[in-house]
Amino acid sequence: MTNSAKLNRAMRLHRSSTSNKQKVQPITKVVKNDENSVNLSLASITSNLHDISTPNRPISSDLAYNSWVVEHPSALGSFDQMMKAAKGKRMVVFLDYDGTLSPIVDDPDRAFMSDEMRAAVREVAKYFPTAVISGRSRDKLKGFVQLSNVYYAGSHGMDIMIPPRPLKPCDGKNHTTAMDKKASDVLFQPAKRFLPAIQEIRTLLEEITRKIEGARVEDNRFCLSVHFRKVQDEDYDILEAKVKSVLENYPEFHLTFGKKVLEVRPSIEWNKGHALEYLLDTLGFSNSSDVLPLYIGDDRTDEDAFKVIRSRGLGFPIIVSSTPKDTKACYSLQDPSEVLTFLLRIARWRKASSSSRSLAQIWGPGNSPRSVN
Ligand SMILES: O=P(O)(O)OC[C@H]1O[C@H](O[C@H]2O[C@H](CO)[C@@H](O)[C@H](O)[C@H]2O)[C@H](O)[C@@H](O)[C@@H]1O
Repeated sequence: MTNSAKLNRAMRLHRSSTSNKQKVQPITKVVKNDENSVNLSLASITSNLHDISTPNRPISSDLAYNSWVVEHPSALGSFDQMMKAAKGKRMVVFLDYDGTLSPIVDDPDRAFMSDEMRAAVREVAKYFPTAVISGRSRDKLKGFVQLSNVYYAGSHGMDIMIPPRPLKPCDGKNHTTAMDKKASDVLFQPAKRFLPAIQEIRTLLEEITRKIEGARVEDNRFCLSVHFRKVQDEDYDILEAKVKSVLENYPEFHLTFGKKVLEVRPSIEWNKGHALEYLLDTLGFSNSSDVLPLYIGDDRTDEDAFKVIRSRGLGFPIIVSSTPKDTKACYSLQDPSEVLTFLLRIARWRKASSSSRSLAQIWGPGNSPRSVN
């Protein structure tokens, strides 16, 4: 589609309604398509226009968003079609943490998940195998999520723990039970050999960040985050240069960029996409053509998981964003509050449709939880 056609379509959408943005049919069978984002230069075409009703919000941002959401329809607006496509399939749910289950906040130690969100994830995990995959250390992630009926993958998937038996759905009474206590939990930690170097790098990064106001280092066990959300703009370049200079002595590590964070990671071929595949495999969902992974995430590292779902040809890759973004996701949700609504809806949908099916049928043979506490 040409830019002017996209602009016209976006303007039509803008004029008609802002509450019902998506007008296209959802993509359920994912087709490989590298033309995955609208041309964001639309924003520059209209950058001087402003919406009369909301003077501070440029029309260009609404236009660009409306145009983008045509390509990445709202998962809430597309819910019925998505669930129609999921009927008879075994859906496996993957959730990112920061920016998806919890809102982005200044202090990484205070990125708490609301009780409502926790209840929604617990409910989802009663009906679907559910994993949370995060850049955080697995321990910190579990501390935030506090659920015993989900799988945890920390350090961008470099730290996965699978209990020996499939997880039981829980009714909330024992949701803080620590799965680590079981002796035979399976740990998958492909970057274990890097731990000593990671601790060395951590010490060096702490030294350099001490001199830059607002910067701080977070130890995520198999990777390190250097946060700069509270760093003055004029200090950022110095911080990045210093982090890069530390890494010059550690050629087995590289830097990636997230939301106001620099992430130091060991250079192994392992990311959230691999973690998704590993979890599907280990949980016994690898070879079935009726397995439908659903992944919700907001950041660049989640793109690896979106790509894997695309290459599988079946699944729901959903990005959390309220602004247009270059992404491999097919669907969108604007923010964690929409994620909450979506999770409650999938749980309710499965509850209604499972009354005539046993949980064994839903989870698959051998994966059936033995009882509901
Ligand atoms: O994979 P995720 O669960 O999305 O983790 C990615 C990073 O998330 C955290 O940082 C981000 O959220 C913070 C709290 O809202 C925010 O202050 C920070 O600016 C964001 O980048 C986490 O602290 C990082 O260690 C994760 O790598």
